[in-house]
Amino acid sequence: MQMSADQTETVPSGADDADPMARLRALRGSIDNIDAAVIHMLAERFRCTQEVGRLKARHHLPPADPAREAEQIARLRRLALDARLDPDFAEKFLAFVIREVIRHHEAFPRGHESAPALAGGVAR
Ligand SMILES: C=C(O[C@@H]1C=C(C(=O)O)C=C[C@H]1O)C(=O)O
Repeated sequence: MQMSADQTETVPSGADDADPMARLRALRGSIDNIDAAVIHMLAERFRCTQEVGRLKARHHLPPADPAREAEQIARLRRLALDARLDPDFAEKFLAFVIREVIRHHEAFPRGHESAPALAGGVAR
């Protein structure tokens, strides 16, 4: 699977050959920043989906919405293509996240106010 062959220029290049270890450190610094951003964004997403789960449980709506998911997959695949990211990878990643969200939604007591103690694996 092609992952991110076109995404290697996140840090200005130039000194690669002169000081490869400095270049490696710089790239890894960017990778760490990106990983932190991904974690914060996922936490924010799970806060939203927990709210959706609460709403669905209160109003007896089904935990999963396959039509909505199909729209999201199509949109993410388009975004991935534009960003030169493998759309299959984008789809698998979204499916993985959504599966976890639905698992949480199924755990909500139906027609009840209270939420489970954990949201997206994050203590609240
Ligand atoms: C969050 C929702 O519940 C589920 C989870 C989704 C998601 O994580 O994006 C999308 C659709 C639903 O299967 C929703 O219906 O919007």
